[in-house]
Amino acid sequence: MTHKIFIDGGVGTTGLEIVERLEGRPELSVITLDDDKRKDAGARREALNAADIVILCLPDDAAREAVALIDNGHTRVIDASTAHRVAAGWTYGFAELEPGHREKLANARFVSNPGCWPTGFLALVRPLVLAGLLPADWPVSVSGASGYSGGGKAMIAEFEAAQGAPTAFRPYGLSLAHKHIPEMQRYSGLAHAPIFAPAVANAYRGMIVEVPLQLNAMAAAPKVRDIHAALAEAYAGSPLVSVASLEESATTSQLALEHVGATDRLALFVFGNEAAGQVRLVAALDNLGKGAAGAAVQNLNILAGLPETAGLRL
Ligand SMILES: NC(=O)C1=CN([C@@H]2O[C@H](COP(=O)(O)OP(=O)(O)OC[C@H]3O[C@@H](n4cnc5c(N)ncnc54)[C@H](OP(=O)(O)O)[C@@H]3O)[C@@H](O)[C@H]2O)C=CC1
Ligand SMILES: CC(=O)N[C@@H](CCC(=O)OP(=O)(O)O)C(=O)O
Repeated sequence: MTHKIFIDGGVGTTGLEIVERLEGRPELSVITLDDDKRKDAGARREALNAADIVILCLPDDAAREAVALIDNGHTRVIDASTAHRVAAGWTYGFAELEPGHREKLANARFVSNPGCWPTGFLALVRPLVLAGLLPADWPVSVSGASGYSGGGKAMIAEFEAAQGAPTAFRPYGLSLAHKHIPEMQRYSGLAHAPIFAPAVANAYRGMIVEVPLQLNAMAAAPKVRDIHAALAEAYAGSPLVSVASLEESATTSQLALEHVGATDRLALFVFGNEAAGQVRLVAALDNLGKGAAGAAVQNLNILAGLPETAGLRL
């Protein structure tokens, strides 16, 4: 069976990365629109309704519009935007979220692809909440740095303007109301929204997401090795998510933004000091890989019943 796929926004930053991952796959037939038709509502409506699965790589408003243009009962949707990440009727597209979630995704019609920051955050935090090692009412914060392609074409143009890059490193989200916070709180199961302190760096792609925890301030005072064991167990056998051994973390003195390169992998680390009772949980990923296009193609594979990592960059 051939699955008909339409990528709305297919020439944007995320869309192009998805197109690359779908090339050379005879089990998929990709519907494309000519450049003069790609923003034409009539042409989009036709393509959206002709597809078995559509992937939306659009700004939030255009993603909502695309969903409204679907007037049949069968086209399935993977939305890469923020528009539907905590919306009723949508399934969060993070297969690794918790046991059984992949099966829910496989049967879903409307799937919201996670934000790049929440991908790293949830991978680190959700298993610890589930295991009871991180109290659900714990005040959690998350920080890190992303490549500027995370901001799409507009930010790429800003950083690559002829007069030179605007900055080496720029903290943002300073209103403490970043659009990723609702999905971080909802799917982690935390009672309080995390304090989120993101930054953008003068590099095209790659990201580091970090969650520091004061273990010795918690009533149960979990050990660094308990935290590591819970994460290692959660991702045992995962094709995309790895957890570095404590030995590897102990000999790692620095970690680059580019750690996983342009792949769809998500690498997790537990840097800890047992005597101090402190850990720095770190996720390294590509904002355009597992943070966007890689996750969208993984979700497409799950929805279509195809091998989960087909087309992905391992
Ligand atoms: N970049 C990243 O790392 C990540 C991005 N995302 C999300 O993915 C989505 C796409 O982001 P990204 O690829 O970075 O953004 P870009 O700005 O690079 O691309 C968006 C694309 O959508 C097109 N577009 C805008 N409005 C319409 C419309 N009404 N109809 C058809 N096409 C339209 C744009 O065309 P034109 O250029 O002509 O305006 C452009 O090609 C966003 O919601 C973003 O938040 C999610 C995770 C990570
Ligand atoms: C560097 C940068 O600006 N990154 C984007 C996140 C990119 C992403 O995950 O996309 P969504 O917008 O679809 O959630 C930001 O923080 O808004």
